[in-house]
Amino acid sequence: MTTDLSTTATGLFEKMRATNPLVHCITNYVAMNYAANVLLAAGASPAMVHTPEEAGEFAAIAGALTVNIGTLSPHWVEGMIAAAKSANDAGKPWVLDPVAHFATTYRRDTVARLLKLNPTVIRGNASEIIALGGGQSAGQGVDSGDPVEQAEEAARTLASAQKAIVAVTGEVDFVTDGTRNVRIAGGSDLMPKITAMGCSLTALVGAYTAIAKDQAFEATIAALTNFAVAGSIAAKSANGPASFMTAFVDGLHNLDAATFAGTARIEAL
Ligand SMILES: Nc1ncnc2c1ncn2[C@@H]1O[C@H](COP(=O)(O)OP(=O)(O)O)[C@@H](O)[C@H]1O
Ligand SMILES: Cc1ncsc1CCOP(=O)(O)O
Ligand SMILES: [Mg+2]
Repeated sequence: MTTDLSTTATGLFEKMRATNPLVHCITNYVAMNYAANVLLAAGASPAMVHTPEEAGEFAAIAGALTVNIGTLSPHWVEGMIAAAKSANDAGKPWVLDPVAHFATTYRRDTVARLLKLNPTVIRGNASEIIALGGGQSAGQGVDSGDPVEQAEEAARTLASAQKAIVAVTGEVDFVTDGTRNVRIAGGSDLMPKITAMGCSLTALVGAYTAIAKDQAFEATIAALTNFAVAGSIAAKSANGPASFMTAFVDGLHNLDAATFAGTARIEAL
């Protein structure tokens, strides 16, 4: 554990819970319910708002925006673009989750349009980040087929090119701004067995960036650590993926700063 990073992450954990930030989530049909419950349990206030008629207006009100392309369609993409533009105009951070962006031309084109709108943070699994860097990933759909270490170089390159924070998640997470690099260990091997875990994490990254606008790197580390700590705790009582889902939400809700600080496994590289 790197003490400074752990202390900062714990401070941001306390601030996020005390602030209850409003997070504008444009996420997929699969994730909407679980992601909203995860944010509530963690101490944030989620709002799922995707239609272009209101997404732009709402992004200006919320503390942060998160955009996930999991189940996209033209009307939704219009809403994502309007929301990202509005977040930029209002000076609000926004987080991109490029779910399976390599799988189809429509997804690739949509992610290219969204990347032009300068996301503050890009959070994906290893296959998604490798493919964003132009590499050949083993992923086929929404689940990763690659280890995180294999995505680290692509993540650094992407972070520098986009001037964004890039988070690669998996067994041990990796966060980079192109210069600074951090690994976060913990969590549980049950986490990839539950759909929408990554999407929910993206929403929580939004919550942390909302309360630390000028510290997106530290905010991203704090969000990933929050998940790793709650995941480690949930794994102790879970019997499998279904009971893990509820134990994880309870773990987020019941977490205190001392346990967060004592369980965090953050390593600066
Ligand atoms: N094998 C694992 N061990 C511990 N934590 C994991 C493991 N795989 C994924 N996670 C955690 O699950 C969460 C979602 O990550 P991931 O599965 O990579 O996203 P996605 O669902 O988008 O593919 C992250 O908090 C990550 O650290
Ligand atoms: C199964 C599925 N299909 C389209 S989006 C989605 C959810 C993906 O969730 P996650 O990326 O968090 O595993
Ligand atoms: Mg995902």
